[in-house]
Amino acid sequence: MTIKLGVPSKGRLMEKTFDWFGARGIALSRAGSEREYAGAVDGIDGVELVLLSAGEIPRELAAGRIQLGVTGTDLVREKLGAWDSVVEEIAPLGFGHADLIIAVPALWVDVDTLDDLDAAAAAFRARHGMRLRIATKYHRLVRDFLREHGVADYQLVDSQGATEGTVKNETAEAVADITSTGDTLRANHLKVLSDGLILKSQATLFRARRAECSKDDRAVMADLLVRLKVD
Ligand SMILES: Nc1ncnc2c1ncn2[C@@H]1O[C@H](COP(=O)(O)OP(=O)(O)OP(=O)(O)O)[C@@H](O)[C@H]1O
Ligand SMILES: O=P(O)(O)OC[C@H]1O[C@H](OP(=O)(O)OP(=O)(O)O)[C@H](O)[C@@H]1O
Repeated sequence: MTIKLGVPSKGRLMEKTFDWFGARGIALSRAGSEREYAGAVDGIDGVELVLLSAGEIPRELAAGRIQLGVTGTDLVREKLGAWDSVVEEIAPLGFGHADLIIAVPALWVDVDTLDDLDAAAAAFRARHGMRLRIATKYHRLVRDFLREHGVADYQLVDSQGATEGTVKNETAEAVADITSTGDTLRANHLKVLSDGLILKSQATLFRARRAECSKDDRAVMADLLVRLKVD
């Protein structure tokens, strides 16, 4: 048996995760070509690297198909109900920082807060006969946040990418998405509500609480966590 470690299969998250483990003496690498999703681990026996979509790592941890996984805290909280009972946060990794926020058109000079958004949503419904649309891929987090803050008169529209473009394309009036530098929001003439921060996210190492582990696996896990200095 081996411990399975799930890591994002591409982009900045993959590279920075490889760097983070490498700095702690565990060399992770992609085996074969750029397009082959197989991985190799050097520096410790009994650990297998599984390259996965960042968005699928929460589900794989929850199912116990991987024992350890690196992904954003935003994706774990979005994809897993009662995430805390399913996975354990082992260590924040200090990169992949992004804020999940609610943004509206910069031209909406009267809308700066969630209360303003609530009033705008009521006015929008009265005027157009439909609820104001918020485009997002973070359905659970956005619904929970707006419920807690008393905003009810809206509908979510699903957007799995290029979410900031939905306002210009007239498929939504507002967006809830992650932002890092703010460049994408500015380029699409959107502004963040002053109290519209839903979550601060960063790449984090998670452990599955329910994964089956043999005695040997538990020894490998303990050794790995000591080597990573996160036990
Ligand atoms: N511009 C950014 N700066 C920093 N972190 C980001 C940025 N965009 C996304 N992230 C973070 O990276 C993680 C992966 O994001 P996302 O779901 O967009 O991945 P992806 O690249 O589309 O991968 P996949 O489609 O394979 O799941 C998330 O935790 C997210 O918060
Ligand atoms: O604040 P910024 O630094 O501009 O970054 C924010 C952008 O980065 C992410 O998009 P990504 O490039 O991952 O593509 P996506 O639209 O497919 O999610 C996110 O969805 C924003 O669009």
